[in-house]
Amino acid sequence: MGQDEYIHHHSFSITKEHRQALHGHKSLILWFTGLSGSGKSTIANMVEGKLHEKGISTYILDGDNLRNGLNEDLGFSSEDRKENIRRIGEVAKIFVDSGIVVLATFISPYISDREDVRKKVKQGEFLEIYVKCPLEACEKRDPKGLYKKARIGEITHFTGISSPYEEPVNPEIIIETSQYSIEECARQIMNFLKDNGHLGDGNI
Ligand SMILES: Nc1ncnc2c1ncn2[C@@H]1O[C@H](COP(=O)(O)OS(=O)(=O)O)[C@@H](OP(=O)(O)O)[C@H]1O
Ligand SMILES: Nc1ncnc2c1ncn2[C@@H]1O[C@H](COP(=O)(O)OP(=O)(O)O)[C@@H](O)[C@H]1O
Repeated sequence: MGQDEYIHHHSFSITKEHRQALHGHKSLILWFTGLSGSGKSTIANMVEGKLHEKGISTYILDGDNLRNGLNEDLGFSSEDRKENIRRIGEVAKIFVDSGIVVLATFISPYISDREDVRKKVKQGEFLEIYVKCPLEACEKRDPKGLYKKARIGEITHFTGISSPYEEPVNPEIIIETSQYSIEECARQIMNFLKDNGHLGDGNI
């Protein structure tokens, strides 16, 4: 802190564009946001498989996984969630710079935190994917038994129960996981990427 004047940005010779050319496609952030159990990890997993098959370099940043390492010091207060998303945003930006398509799966319940990530990269490099599913359906799925624990107060500040979720206002993609199969939801995302030329001509 207070050391900014001693820190100088260094420009290296190999740029993002060089790396993208090597990979043969553009890089971007696919940001999956939604309630716990809405299907973020499941859909991202299938989309990553489809991209990988097409020779696209990918990486998944997942809430549960990163909370075991990089973000192990953070809890679920609004301040900690903000810091969680800020750090992930910085990591995701590094992936974009490295020429990779990064799929980030975080509840990321606050509009302002998601918009702060969007601002870190160039226009078109951040696609917000709203993994939409009614709370009742997520709670019925309850794949990790967390809703049950939240209802009896064993887990506090639980998103949708005792902590807010702010729906995206104008996301690039909305997928309704209570309406369509996992396969269909993944296909909708792939079609969007293709139709909008997000990975460059001819890649998918
Ligand atoms: N209080 C509370 N609220 C919400 N979620 C909780 C909580 N406690 C633990 N978990 C588990 O943590 C996963 C969410 O972590 P995220 O990093 O995605 O959360 S956030 O973006 O910072 O809001 C979330 O994973 P997903 O179910 O995959 O969304 C839960 O498994
Ligand atoms: N169309 C669908 N899309 C995604 N998940 C679905 C769908 N239909 C049922 N599911 C189930 O819902 C659960 C979603 O869990 P998960 O992917 O871990 O959600 P999240 O990462 O948002 O917490 C999984 O058990 C998955 O099999």
